Amino acid sequence: MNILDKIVADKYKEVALRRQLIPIKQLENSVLFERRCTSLAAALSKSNSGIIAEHKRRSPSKSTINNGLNVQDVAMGYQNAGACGMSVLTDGKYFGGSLDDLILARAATSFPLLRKEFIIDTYQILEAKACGADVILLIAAVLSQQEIKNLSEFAKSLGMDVLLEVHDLDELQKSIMPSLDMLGVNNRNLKTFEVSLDISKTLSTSIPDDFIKVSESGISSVAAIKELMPYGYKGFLIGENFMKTDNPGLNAETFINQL
Ligand SMILES: O=C(O)c1ccccc1NCC(=O)[C@H](O)[C@H](O)COP(=O)(O)O
Repeated sequence: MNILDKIVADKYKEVALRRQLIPIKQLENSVLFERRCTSLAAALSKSNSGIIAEHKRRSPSKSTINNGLNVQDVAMGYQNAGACGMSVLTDGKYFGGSLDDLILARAATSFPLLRKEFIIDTYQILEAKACGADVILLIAAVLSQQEIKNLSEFAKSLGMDVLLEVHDLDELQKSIMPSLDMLGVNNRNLKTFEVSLDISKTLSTSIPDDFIKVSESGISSVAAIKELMPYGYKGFLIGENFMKTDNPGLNAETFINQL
């Protein structure tokens, strides 16, 4: 079993448990559930820099990145830096995140928040909305075409944006559908952890122009972004490069000012 299979197997068990602990009605009654979402796709299409800055304490590929930060300081730092939005990893076991991180980030900011999760069930989309997220991530590698359709249409019915992530042409071809706003190309192979920006470059020509293109993972320099922009990318998801410093917001600001 590769790491992605393990994460997803754990996720099915986790979601079944969470469903029993917190009923859907309780999620729908949350104050944040009524909040109108802010579109990340719209923010990216207007931006010159397109940075989506991530809160990421640890990861399967890098182990601990930074455990010593306050998520609200990070969120405010990213917003003040001029990032288009923030990605908040909510998986606990593999990334050290939680839905509390999302709620705290929401309380501190008004810019678009992405729930970065391994979403396999509509319940997680209701959780995302109830905790202040504007956007969900769907990963094509772990979902069938029908699941992508059902989950993305459900998110759209709640007024949320959908970022669909692919890593190869087969995943891209099965995923193209009108209920997606953004197509993300993950430069990291989530099964082997190999990273290459060439994945974004190669797949760019197969992504229809109706979608905002986002390049994800392994981006550690302004030069890398300048290299990807001519391929039509409007969004750049960066985690470790910002989070490995004492002040991710300041790091993001310096980065964005060079774009
Ligand atoms: O980051 C990992 O090691 C990882 C492993 C398995 C599944 C997902 C993983 N990461 C999630 C992400 O997509 C990244 O956190 C995100 O794109 C930012 O990447 P980076 O800038 O390289 O931190």
